[in-house]
Amino acid sequence: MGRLVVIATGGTISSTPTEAGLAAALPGGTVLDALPSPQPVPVEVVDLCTVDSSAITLDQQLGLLRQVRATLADPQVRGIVVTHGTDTMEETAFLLDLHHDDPRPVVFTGSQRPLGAPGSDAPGNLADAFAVARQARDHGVLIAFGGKIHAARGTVKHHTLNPDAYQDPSAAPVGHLIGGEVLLQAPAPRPAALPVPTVTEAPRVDILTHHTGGDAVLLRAAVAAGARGLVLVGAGAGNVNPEVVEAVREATAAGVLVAVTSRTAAGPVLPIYTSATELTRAGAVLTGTLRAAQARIAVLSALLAGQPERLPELLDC
Ligand SMILES: NC(=O)C[C@H](N)C(=O)O
Repeated sequence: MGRLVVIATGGTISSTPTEAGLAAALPGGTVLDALPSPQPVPVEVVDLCTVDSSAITLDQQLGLLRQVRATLADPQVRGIVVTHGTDTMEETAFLLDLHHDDPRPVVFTGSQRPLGAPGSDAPGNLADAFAVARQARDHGVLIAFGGKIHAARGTVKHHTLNPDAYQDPSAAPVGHLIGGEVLLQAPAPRPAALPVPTVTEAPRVDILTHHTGGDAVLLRAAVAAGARGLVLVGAGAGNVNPEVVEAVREATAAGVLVAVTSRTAAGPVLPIYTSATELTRAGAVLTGTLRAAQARIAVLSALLAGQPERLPELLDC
């Protein structure tokens, strides 16, 4: 039968009101009291942290990764549910996905409205995440939210308040939940898992957005501040002006790993115009359909693993 393990990290699903607004406060066990019906399998709860996800640190994310690995070392565990704030869920879920090499699922969920608030999406999302954690196999890390099941890769939070908070702007969800029934498509291809990092010092990886009239001042400042990786958010299919291309050439020559994504919501980044072509000639890597926050996680993970040469495959498998 196996058991499910819930790892709680905070977010709105664990938040209570304060005079300054919502703040993460509730332990995982209290969050689970919101489950609409008892689970058919035993459930164990691990409280890892209780933070708004805008404040989660790389240390906490790597702590979660290690906790997941340790939990899955027990063959009696059938799947894992991670409760997490929605704001940066796509980053933590993708970080775990890049390191996940187990057929059993890790299913992220959370809520847009706090527990107990009228019309809270917490009970439904929790029940859905548990159903997916019991049944999915070989899908890597998933996000169960708003009645949909998303692969971690490619998924972004696309609405600040709507309970249907996530989508891959360039692809369909990997599954749906209809009346608690899990309907999943075949797993999408994923790159071979990265080794779990052992380094203690995190490499600096910055995100820079291009705009009309933009220059290379911030890009050069990031390199001067010690950035070992950069994500350049270009216009359209990944375009920037010649001044920025030149600064990218200098950065890659100095050993900085540069990925190019787009500030446009959906679609691939491609060398259609001279600008994106020149960026690739300058040593930058195009991100396919991954957007900035997840592209940064791919750059960071490649650096943490000491495998920068795997970046193209991690971005666009
Ligand atoms: N809905 C949420 O969970 C938002 C919250 N600020 C968080 O990301 O922790």
